[in-house]
Amino acid sequence: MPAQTITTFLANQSDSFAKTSEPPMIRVSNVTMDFNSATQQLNSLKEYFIAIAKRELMFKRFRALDDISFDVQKGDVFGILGTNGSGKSTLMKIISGVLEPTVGSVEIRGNIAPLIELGAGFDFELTARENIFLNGALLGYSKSFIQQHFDEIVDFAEIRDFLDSPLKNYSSGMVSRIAFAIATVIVPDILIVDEVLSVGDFMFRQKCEKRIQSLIREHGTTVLLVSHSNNQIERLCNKAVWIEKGHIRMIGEAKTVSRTYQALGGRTGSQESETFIFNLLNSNTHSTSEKIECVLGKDRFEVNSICESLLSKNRDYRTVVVVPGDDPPVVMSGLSIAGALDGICLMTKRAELSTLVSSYISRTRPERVIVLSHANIQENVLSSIKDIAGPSTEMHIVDADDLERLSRLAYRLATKLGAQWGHHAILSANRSGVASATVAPVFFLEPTPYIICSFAGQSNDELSDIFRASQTERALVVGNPTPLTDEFLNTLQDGRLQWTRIPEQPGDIANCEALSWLASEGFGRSNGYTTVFVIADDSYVDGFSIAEIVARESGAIISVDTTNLDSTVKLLDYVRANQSNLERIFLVGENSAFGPVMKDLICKVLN
Ligand SMILES: Nc1ncnc2c1ncn2[C@@H]1O[C@H](COP(=O)(O)OP(=O)(O)OP(=O)(O)O)[C@@H](O)[C@H]1O
Repeated sequence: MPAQTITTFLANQSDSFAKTSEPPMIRVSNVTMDFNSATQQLNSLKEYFIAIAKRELMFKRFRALDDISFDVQKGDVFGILGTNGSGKSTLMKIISGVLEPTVGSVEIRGNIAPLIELGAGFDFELTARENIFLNGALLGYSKSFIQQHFDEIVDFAEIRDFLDSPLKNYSSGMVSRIAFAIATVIVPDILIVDEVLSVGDFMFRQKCEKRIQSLIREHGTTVLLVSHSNNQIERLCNKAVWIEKGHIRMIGEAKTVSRTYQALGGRTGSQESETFIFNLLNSNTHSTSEKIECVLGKDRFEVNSICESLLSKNRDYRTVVVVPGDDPPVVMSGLSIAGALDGICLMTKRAELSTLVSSYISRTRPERVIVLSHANIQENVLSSIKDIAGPSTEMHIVDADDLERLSRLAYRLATKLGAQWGHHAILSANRSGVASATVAPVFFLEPTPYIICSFAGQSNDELSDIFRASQTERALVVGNPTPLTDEFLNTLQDGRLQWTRIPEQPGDIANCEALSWLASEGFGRSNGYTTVFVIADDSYVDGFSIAEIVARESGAIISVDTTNLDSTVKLLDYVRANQSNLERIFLVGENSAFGPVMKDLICKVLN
C-alpha cells in the first residue's frame, strides 16, 4: 500500500545554496539584455536600407533578461529551466562570450566548452571530416590536436560510415553528436550544454550524460545544462535556476526548483498574482502547518488506493464496485451505485487488474462485486476479478459501450439490489469535469442516481420513467443543454421537478456553483467549511476518489486551476481569509509537483 506522502521540500531550499569560500567558476552580476527588433516586416536587405535612408526604420526595444545575478561553484551541475523564449539561450550566449550584455557583467574562471546552438560553428556544405577540423579550430584546438583525437571524436559520435558526406545530409541529431564529441574531447573547466542533447536519440543522450558525469566526477568540470526535461535536470543537476520572462523565478536545489517549475512554470495570471506567488515562494518563511494533510500519489490510481486505505481503516465494505480506467462518467456511475448500496468504488486500469482491487477483494471477501465494464476493459481483467472473488461472491457485470446505457443499467441494477433512492438525481449531458467531482460526495450522503443523457427522443422517455419510479423531486444538471434542454427538464415529473443547471465553464466557477448547489440542497454548509479538500482542475478525477471521505468529514472539494496563477491566488486568499474556521486542509493529487508546491504556498500564507 503506498504510504501517505507528506512533503515539505521547499523547506530545505536555502541550506542547499550555502556559500562556499572558493571563488565561483561563473559569476553573473546584474545582467540585463535588451534586443532591438524592427517594428515592421522588411522582406529584403534593399527594403532595410531604404527604410534606414528615409529614417523610417523603427525599433522596438525588448528586454530578454532583466537584472540576473547568480554564482556557479566548481563542480556544480547547474540546470537552467524556463519556458520557450524565457531567456535561457540568451543567458548561455552571454556566459559563453558570444553576446555582450547591455548592462552587467559575467566573470569566468577557466576555459569553456560551449554547446550553445545547434549547427553553430559548422559549414553544412563541407563534409563531416572537414567540419570536425573547422569546429575544432573555432573552439581553439590545434590541427595536430584534432588529428590526434580524430578517431576518438568519430567513434564517440558514431559517424564513421558517413565521414565524407556533406553535413547538409546529416540529421540534427547527428550534427549534435559531432558537436558534443568535439566539445568534450578536451576536459573543459566549464561545459555549457544548451538543448543540444534534446535532439539526440535516447541511446546517444545516455552516452552524453555518462560523459558529462565522468567529466564532473573525474575532473571536477562545472556544467551548465539547459533542458526542458525536468527529469534530466533532477537526474543530473545539483542546483538549478528557473528563468521566466527574463527574470529569475527561483534558484536553489535542482529538485526543488524543477518541481516548483513543473507546478508553476509558464503559468499565466495578472501581474499582481505573479508578484504575489513568486514573492511568497521566495520568502524565507519555512513554515509547516498541522492543519494540512496530504493525500498524494504518483497518479490517480495511487490516489484512489490511498483513499481506499483511509476508508477501510474503519470497516470492510460488503459491496465493491469496480470501475475500469478513469473515465469520469463511468466513475460517477460507479460512485452513485456504491453510495446507494453502501459499498466502495475502486478504480482499476483497463488492461490489468490493479493490485488495489485484487488485494481488496481477496482480503475482504465481499458479498458482491459489481464491475462497470465500459469500452475496452480487457477480458483478462474480468476473469481475474472472477477468480479472486471466488464462488461465494455474487458477480454482476454491467456491460455497455455507450455511457448513457451504462449509467442506466447501473442504476437499474442498484435498484434491483435494493437501493432506496433519495429525492435528488444528478443528470449529465456530457463530460462535466470539476462540477461533477465537487458534487460527487452527495452519493454518500443520500442515495442519488446518476444518469447520463446523450441522446434525445427515446432515451428521454426512459428518463421520464426512471424519475417517476424513483420519485425524484430535485435534480442537478451538469453540462450543456443538448439534449437536456430547459423545455425537456420542465416536462419531467409533470412539470414539478426542481432543477438547477451548472453549464460547462471554467473549473473555479463550476466549483463554486456546485458548492452552492450542495449548500442550497442541505448537503453542504452555507456558513463555511471546517475541512476542505483541494484538488487540481486538470486532475479532477482525484475528487471522485476522495468523495466518500469528503462526505464523512462534512467537508468540501475546492478546485484550483494550476495553470492559472490568479486561481492559485484565489485559493490562497480563501485559505487566509478562513483560517480561523478551517481546521483541516487536505491536498489531494500528484505528489511530484502540485501537492508539495501547493502545500508550501498554503503553509506560507497560514503563517
Ligand atoms: N538576436 C535577437 N534579437 C531579438 N530578439 C531576440 C534575439 N535573441 C533572442 N531574442 C528574444 O529574446 C527572448 C529570449 O530568447 P531565448 O532564445 O534566450 O529564449 P529561450 O529561453 O532560450 O527559449 P527556447 O526555450 O525556446 O530556446 C525571446 O523573446 C527571443 O525572441
